[in-house]
Amino acid sequence: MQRPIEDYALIGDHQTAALVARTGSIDWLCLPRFDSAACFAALLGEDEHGHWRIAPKGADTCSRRAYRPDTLVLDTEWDTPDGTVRVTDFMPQRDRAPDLVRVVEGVEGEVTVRSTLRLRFDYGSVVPWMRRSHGHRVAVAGPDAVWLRTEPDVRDWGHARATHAEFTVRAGERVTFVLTWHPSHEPRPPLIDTERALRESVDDWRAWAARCPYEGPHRDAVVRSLITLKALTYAPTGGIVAAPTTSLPEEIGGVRNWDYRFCWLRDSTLTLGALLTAGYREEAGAWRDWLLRAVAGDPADLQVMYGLGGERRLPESEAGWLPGYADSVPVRLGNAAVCQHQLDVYGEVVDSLWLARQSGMATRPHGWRMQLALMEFLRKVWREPDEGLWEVRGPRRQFVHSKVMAWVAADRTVRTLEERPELEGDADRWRRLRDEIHDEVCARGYDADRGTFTQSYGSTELDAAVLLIPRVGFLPPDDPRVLGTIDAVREDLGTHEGFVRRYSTDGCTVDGLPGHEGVFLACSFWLADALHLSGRTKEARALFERLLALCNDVGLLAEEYDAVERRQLGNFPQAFSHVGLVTTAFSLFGPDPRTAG
Ligand SMILES: OC[C@H]1O[C@H](O[C@H]2O[C@H](CO)[C@@H](O)[C@H](O)[C@H]2O)[C@H](O)[C@@H](O)[C@@H]1O
Repeated sequence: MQRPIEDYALIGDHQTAALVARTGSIDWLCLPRFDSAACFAALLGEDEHGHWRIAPKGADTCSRRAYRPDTLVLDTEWDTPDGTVRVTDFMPQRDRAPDLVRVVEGVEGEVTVRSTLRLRFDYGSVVPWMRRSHGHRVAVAGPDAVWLRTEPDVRDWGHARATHAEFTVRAGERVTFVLTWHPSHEPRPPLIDTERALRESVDDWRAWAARCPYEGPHRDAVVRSLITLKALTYAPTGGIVAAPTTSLPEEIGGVRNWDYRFCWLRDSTLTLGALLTAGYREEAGAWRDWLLRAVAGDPADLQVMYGLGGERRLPESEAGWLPGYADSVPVRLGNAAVCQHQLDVYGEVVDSLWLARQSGMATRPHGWRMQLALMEFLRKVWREPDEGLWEVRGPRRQFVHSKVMAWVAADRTVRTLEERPELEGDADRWRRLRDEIHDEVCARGYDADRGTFTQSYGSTELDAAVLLIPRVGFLPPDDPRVLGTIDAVREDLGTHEGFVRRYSTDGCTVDGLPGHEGVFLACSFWLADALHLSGRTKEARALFERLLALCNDVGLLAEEYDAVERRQLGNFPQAFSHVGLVTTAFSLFGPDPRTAG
């Protein structure tokens, strides 16, 4: 029986991440990168698929847990009849190898603690060979080697294909476990000093969080979201994963299960916008450079997503041996949406390059030439149907949001040329394209009878993505067509709490998938933005606060929310949702460093 998705907390080292449950069990960890095979995959199956639990003997869920303020260091505590014990989980900034550190500390009384480590390489399918070496446990299978050491030594034994340890801790006593991965053909990396690593992790995160200029209400939630976005950034390249998990379902027991451990241009450009809004220019710069490397080449070959290093092949397969989260199958590895045609991506890429320039980042000459090449390509293809930002697996359509984002690409190109006359390019040419797209969207994407923009040309279906129309500047927020769209989307796709689905799955086949899904959290933040922009700030704030209440006990959000069962759904934690939280908080309450001073 799986734990609710919101039971998990995230720890990570800027190259991969682990999910820790309220039971003290780490049920998800891919090593050495976010997109590597998992060595703990109980999240998508049973304990037998790999996990590592440390908790007081006989205890279940913890009594309380929290991140140390402004860090990604997690403290989980249990009160037991014999006393109180704390487990501190973190992954130090990586030097040569990934380390997972778990410090068990007696807080009060004397408590017996159990550790059960079940390593299963290749997503729960490979049981490694365990041996002892120099007082440590070593697990090897094929390319992977993992070392487990304990300071001080504790009694441990192997049983039922797991490594168990049992010991007692009194107040002030500590037992530290370190799990280190390395390629099995290489020697074991040097041991880390765990006390120092803990101090440095806390200091580094706090120094990073202190740079956030936000001083409005709900600061903790904003900083937690920024820390989460930073934790989803792959430090060696600057690429940002959409989420660290695969196949957490959008419908419990359903097929809407996808692998998010890749860098979507859409999700990443929105993340870049949020980081810039919050003043994190270094991260935004690293991502801008990742982007320019990833999209380099023929504009016709632009993909909607890439691997962490810019890899292009992400073939989708099914991990048939994994039973899935709460029986939600298939578990997918890789993502077939990589081959889709999604026109909005051009708008997002050009918009993020524009935002980077606006924030004072130097224009890379090859970056501008690449933008012009992308624009030439977009000019040829913008009238084509596509799979849109929701990556539908049904037939291609003339999605309104895709066309609006094509307009954004033309608009930002025009504005750049107006502001920077020294740059090469014919502003009139892009002005003409901008006007042509605008006219077509207003003529074919707007239903005058209902007073709303629609999902695709001529359709009666609605789509929450068109809530972005005022935010991207396609129409002013007080335009009657925008006001009508806000009301129609709320009416058609909203719940009584005011959250919205991205589109309807009731008896329609637009996404080509069976079943339904929850409310889409990013879209619900977009609704709050649209309400605020159109002057309905009180309603926007109330909605924002209801959305904040959906965060789990440590401030994390999945992609979706089941408003009936009141539980989170989909991959977790999801960058899209946290981007929404940060962007809306800044627009409602915060300073915007791009315009300040
Ligand atoms: O709904 C079907 C599609 O769902 C996934 O895409 C969603 O996640 C992406 C990453 O966050 C996001 O960019 C996109 O807008 C979302 O619709 C999945 O990755 C697709 O393969 C799937 O077709």
